[in-house]
Amino acid sequence: MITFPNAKINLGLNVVEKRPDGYHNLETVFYPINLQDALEVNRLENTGEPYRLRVSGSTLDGSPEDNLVVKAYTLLSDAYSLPPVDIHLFKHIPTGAGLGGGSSDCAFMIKTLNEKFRLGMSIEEMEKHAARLGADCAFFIQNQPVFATGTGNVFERVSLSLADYTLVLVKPDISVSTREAYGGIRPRRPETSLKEIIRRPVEEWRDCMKNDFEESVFARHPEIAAIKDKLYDIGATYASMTGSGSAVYGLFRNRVENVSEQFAGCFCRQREMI
Ligand SMILES: C[C@](O)(CO)[C@H](O)COP(=O)(O)OP(=O)(O)OC[C@H]1O[C@@H](n2ccc(N)nc2=O)[C@H](O)[C@@H]1O
Ligand SMILES: Nc1ncnc2c1ncn2[C@@H]1O[C@H](COP(=O)(O)OP(=O)(O)OP(=O)(O)O)[C@@H](O)[C@H]1O
Repeated sequence: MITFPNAKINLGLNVVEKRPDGYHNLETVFYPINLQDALEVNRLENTGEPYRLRVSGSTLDGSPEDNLVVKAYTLLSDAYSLPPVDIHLFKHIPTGAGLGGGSSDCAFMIKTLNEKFRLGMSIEEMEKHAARLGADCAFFIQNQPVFATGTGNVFERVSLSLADYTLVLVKPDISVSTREAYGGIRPRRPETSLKEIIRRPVEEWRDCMKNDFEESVFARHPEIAAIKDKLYDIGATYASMTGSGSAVYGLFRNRVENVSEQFAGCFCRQREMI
């Protein structure tokens, strides 16, 4: 069975407070985008191993046990009797980008195992398992635009469509550690809730919709700030870093000419919004 785990962007991100467990409560809107990995899962016959993982496309650090698709398999193996599986992951979504690529792979692995081996899990059960493996994972179970609170695991559907927009996504060759990015933030509640801002026209977002990670990440990496400025220079209606970076996106009313040349040296993609 093959699925195509997609990336997300954050529309606004307010880090609201630090929790006693060291994590942070936030407010953000998660929005799925058209940039995908591919994940194939088949039964593994006659090898005696519980799983085999092959990764192609871009390379990933760490051993197979560190991969979130294997972590998802191992977690579900504790609760259900699963046969050995042969996993092939084609990585296309850049990591350390704030695009949630690993989290999406993880959630799609849970959905695949549920369907393929008829585990009978409800959406809520799958979200609960996913949330144990990473703050961003649960969103990808339903994969619909949501206003998220808690650590990013409490969802409220938002009726928002950006389907009229073109997305330009730019990821410089810089990886930002999510843990470090949270360390650089002084949490505070925003004056105007993102839930209200998201209802305003996209043209107004530039003046009021913020990603709290930008201040400290831009101070450390001015190259990332320069990408955002350039996206506005070439006509973006709204531009922002996504998650804890380092990818930056622009929403445009029209397609942009020669976009790869404008951001030479960066991973750069242009896509219609979903
Ligand atoms: C920045 C976001 O992408 C926004 O969507 C997410 O909050 C990050 O989610 P993620 O990459 O799935 O994060 P995890 O792998 O669960 O956590 C990495 C590290 O980030 C910090 N972390 C993460 C999420 C959160 N709500 N508060 C935190 O303080 C913790 O130090 C944690 O050890
Ligand atoms: N299947 C996977 N794909 C990508 N990274 C993975 C995967 N499994 C484990 N990881 C590890 O997780 C780390 C973060 O990957 P991921 O792509 O989710 O982060 P990100 O782009 O910062 O997204 P976000 O912070 O929004 O979740 C990487 O350093 C990588 O080593």
